This record gives sequence, C-alpha cells and structure tokens, in this order.
Amino acid sequence: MTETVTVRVPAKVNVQLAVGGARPDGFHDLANVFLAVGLYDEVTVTAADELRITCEGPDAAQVPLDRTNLAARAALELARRYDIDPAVHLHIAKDIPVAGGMAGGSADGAGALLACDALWGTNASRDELLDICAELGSDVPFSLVGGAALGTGRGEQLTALEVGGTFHWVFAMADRGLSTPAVFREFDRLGEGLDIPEPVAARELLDALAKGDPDALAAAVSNDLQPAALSLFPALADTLAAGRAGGALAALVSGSGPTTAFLARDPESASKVAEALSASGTCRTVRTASAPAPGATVRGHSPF
Ligand SMILES: C[C@](O)(CO)[C@H](O)COP(=O)(O)OP(=O)(O)OC[C@H]1O[C@@H](n2ccc(N)nc2=O)[C@H](O)[C@@H]1O
Ligand SMILES: Nc1ncnc2c1ncn2[C@@H]1O[C@H](COP(=O)(O)OP(=O)(O)OP(=O)(O)O)[C@@H](O)[C@H]1O
Repeated sequence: MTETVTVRVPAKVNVQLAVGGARPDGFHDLANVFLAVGLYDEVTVTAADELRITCEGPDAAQVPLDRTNLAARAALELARRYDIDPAVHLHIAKDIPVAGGMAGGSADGAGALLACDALWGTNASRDELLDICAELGSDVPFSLVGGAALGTGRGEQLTALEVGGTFHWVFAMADRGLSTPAVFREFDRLGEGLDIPEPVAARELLDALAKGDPDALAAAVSNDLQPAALSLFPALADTLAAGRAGGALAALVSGSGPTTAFLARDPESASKVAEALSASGTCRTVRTASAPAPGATVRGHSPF
C-alpha cells in the first residue's frame, strides 16, 4: 500500500459573481464564473496512529488544526462512507491566503479528499467525490476540477467552460481576512428593499474566456459581493485604485475578499502592476499568477 500521497490544489478567482436574493436555507443562488489560478496549497496524507493535522506557511497560525479543518472533514467523510479508520496525518503546505476569498480552505478539503482516496485505494467515482465536495462547501467542487467553470445553485453545480488562452493576474493580499458569511450578510443588508434579479452568467464574459481575450474579459468582469466587501473593509478601495493606476486592465475584489485581483495584458504588465501595488503600501503581499490552472492533482498523476 502507498504510505504517503501529496496533492496540489489551486486557488480561484471569480471573474463573475452574480448573487441572487437569500434563499430559505440561508444560501444565495449564484452565477459564479470560477477561474483556477496558479497559486497552490499542497496536502500530504500519511498513514498514522490517529487523525492529526499540521500546517506550514505564512498564514499557518490562522488555520484550525482540529476537526473543523476542511481537510479533516474531507478525510472523515470519505472514511465514514467506506467504513475506514481515518487515522492519517494531514499536512498542509499553505500558500493560498487564509480567509482571502481565494478558496484556500476549500482547496485543502478537495486536496485531502483526493489524497485519502489514493492512500486508501477507495477509488470513489468522480460523481461521489464531487458529492462529498459539495457537502463540505460551495467552493470545494471547483477546487477539485479547476480550469474554468460556471457554478450555479449555491455555486456547487458545475459546468466546465472553455478557455482560449492564458490570463495574467496579480493578487494583493490584505493584512486581515473577511468572513464569507459576514460578506453575504452585508450583501443582504445593502440590498434590503431592492429587487434582486436572478443571477445569470454574462455572454460577453463567457466569450472573452473562450477567446482568451484579456481586454474583453476586463470589460466583462463583475462581482456583486464587491460593494459588501468594500463596506466592511473600505481601505480595499485604495488597493483597487493603486492597481488600476499601475496599469491593470481590470481591478476587482476576489470572491468575498479581501484579496484584490488585477488582470494584466501580459506577464511584463503584470510585473509592473505588482511593483506599483507593492510600492503603494496598501496591501500586505503581492503575488502574480496565471490562469487557468489545473484542478487537484496527485503528485505524479494527471489532474483530477
Ligand atoms: C464567495 C464564494 O467564495 C464565491 O466563490 C463562495 O460563494 C463561498 O463559498 P464557500 O466559502 O465554500 O462557502 P460555504 O462554506 O458553502 O458557505 C459559507 C457561508 O457563506 C454563505 N453563502 C455561501 C455560498 C452561497 N452560495 N451563498 C451563501 O450565502 C452562507 O452564509 C454560508 O453559510
Ligand atoms: N484548511 C483550511 N485552511 C484555511 N482555513 C480553514 C481551513 N479549514 C477551515 N478553515 C476555516 O475557514 C475559514 C475561511 O478560510 P478560507 O481560507 O477557506 O477562506 P476563503 O478563502 O475566504 O474562502 P472562500 O473563498 O471559499 O469563501 C478560516 O477562517 C478558518 O477558520
């Protein structure tokens, strides 16, 4: 039996996040256009005497090391379904910002699930793995599949999207996180009394992705959670302005924030935007990454 398995999982940016009104179950219907970007967490799973989690990386201190960790929850759910003892050591090498709106916890959930499936030889079907992911969280199925996809329902029902080229991104990480439920609550508060339309994916945006056209994508990106994130974290407006002034084609909050995302025309322009953001003093760290990135990948295997 294999004794250690490592899985690499990408972060995401939402190039469109259309949010409907609150549903009776507290979630919101979405038209969520996910794009996986080349910033990765790695989850390593090793047979052990009991379930244990460790984490390394700049944000490691903010990651829960108990059974609330999405990686632990993934391992426990797969073990429950296959009647397996979940005694494993899960180690997370974390490069995706915590509570940053880039689906870092979701990446670890998807990574742990795929790693345990390989370690235990459960050979769960694609549909079963996606079903477990959806149980863990709305973003988790996309972390498993990567690439680009439209998420409907609460974001967990995925349709793969065509991407016709490489997009160059710059991400500015903030000095604190934002809670996803708090941002959705603020969205509800700001929308009180307003008629919230059904969320739909924009044709222009899907065409821009399919063509690999950064100018067309820049003109079409949108995030309905951005006003809510800015309301809870007003200083993000300065970061967005600094990236625009540095030459970004588009500047937006990534998902529920507070990471801000900047689309650049090419790698050189991305470096200039990154320099301008670093010099602006409006963010904690700056990273460049290209997209689309592959989904969760077992080391030495092809992507999920
Ligand atoms: C903002 C996004 O990151 C965009 O991709 C996602 O919608 C959030 O996905 P996630 O972090 O996996 O969220 P979940 O763990 O499923 O839900 C956390 C909380 O976010 C809110 N939530 C999430 C997804 C959704 N479609 N509607 C919501 O209102 C709910 O308050 C929920 O209790
Ligand atoms: N493996 C994990 N890594 C990071 N946070 C985790 C993990 N498991 C559970 N959490 C909890 O989830 C919270 C949200 O963290 P996460 O990094 O997933 O946020 P996010 O990237 O904003 O999520 P999303 O973009 O999916 O809304 C953290 O504050 C932490 O308490």
